[in-house]
Amino acid sequence: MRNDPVVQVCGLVKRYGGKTAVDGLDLVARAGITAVLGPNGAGKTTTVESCEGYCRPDSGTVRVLGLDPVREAAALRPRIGVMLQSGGVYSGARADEMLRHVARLHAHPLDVAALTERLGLGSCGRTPYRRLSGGQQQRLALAMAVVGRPELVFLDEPTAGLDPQARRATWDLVRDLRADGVSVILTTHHMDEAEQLADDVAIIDAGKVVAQGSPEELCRGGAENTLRFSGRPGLDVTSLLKALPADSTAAELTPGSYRVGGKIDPQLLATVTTWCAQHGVMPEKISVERHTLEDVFLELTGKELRG
Ligand SMILES: Nc1ncnc2c1ncn2[C@@H]1O[C@H](COP(=O)(O)OP(=O)(O)OP(=O)(O)O)[C@@H](O)[C@H]1O
Repeated sequence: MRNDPVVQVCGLVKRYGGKTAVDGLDLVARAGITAVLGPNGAGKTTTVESCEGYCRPDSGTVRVLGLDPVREAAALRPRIGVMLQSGGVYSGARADEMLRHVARLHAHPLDVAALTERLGLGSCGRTPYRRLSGGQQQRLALAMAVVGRPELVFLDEPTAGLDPQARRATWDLVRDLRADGVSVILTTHHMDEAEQLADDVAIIDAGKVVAQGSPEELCRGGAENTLRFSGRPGLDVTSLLKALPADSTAAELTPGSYRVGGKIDPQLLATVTTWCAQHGVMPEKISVERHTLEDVFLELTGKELRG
């Protein structure tokens, strides 16, 4: 599945007045599901809108399915599906009408009735868009993005504000798209969503990609891990620390419960158990905790709030 890039962004720059929204961003997305993460204002939407052809870059190149999204929009549009964060729908139109209208614009659309049922929109087909709940509007936007059987779908925060059931239904639909050979680029603030769905994750901060890889690669690479074990209370952690590599930490968190921080590899595990053996300690409940995507995200993008 992971062959030619479906999206190739090179040196993308976009400024709004004095504000640089995207600052020389490079991104390659291949077939499958790519999640784009980043703090508020990092430049995700601007990047995705540049790929959709809705935003004209100040400099840099963007290719989507090998095409320039602005200059070759007519050729690209029928091949992609777009779910915007909001807007793009006439507020008086009924959900059903909207979806059928979009379906008619495509040569081989999905079955509209089956899709509405699947996304829990069956009961509100006759409801005008403005009267739909936020979650229903969100699901209708998703349905409109996928009804034309695109080769590539852009989903901007597809599960923002959805209840857990609708979130699961959305995840299942995204997985099915992937199984049908459709590529998906999605932005999200939900780390679990990226971990659950994405083959590849790109983390954007201040208009640049600061890390990219599979969720496993990102959680493995660079981030420190934690080793925990239990033993008798009051062990000499200063002595343990002396046996460990220089950048490690060691602490007794609660009586008899110990945590070693740093680069946890087989050698470090052996050092800890050897130290325990030398001190007549039987370490129990030894566990190594990998960092989550959220830990990695916060390490890379900082913990302060963004505007
Ligand atoms: N049309 C615009 N006019 C002026 N500034 C804009 C415009 N669109 C985006 N910006 C600014 O560019 C920066 C990047 O915005 P963008 O919407 O791409 O970020 P984002 O990562 O999608 O954020 P969020 O997670 O909050 O949706 C922000 O500082 C935003 O205020």
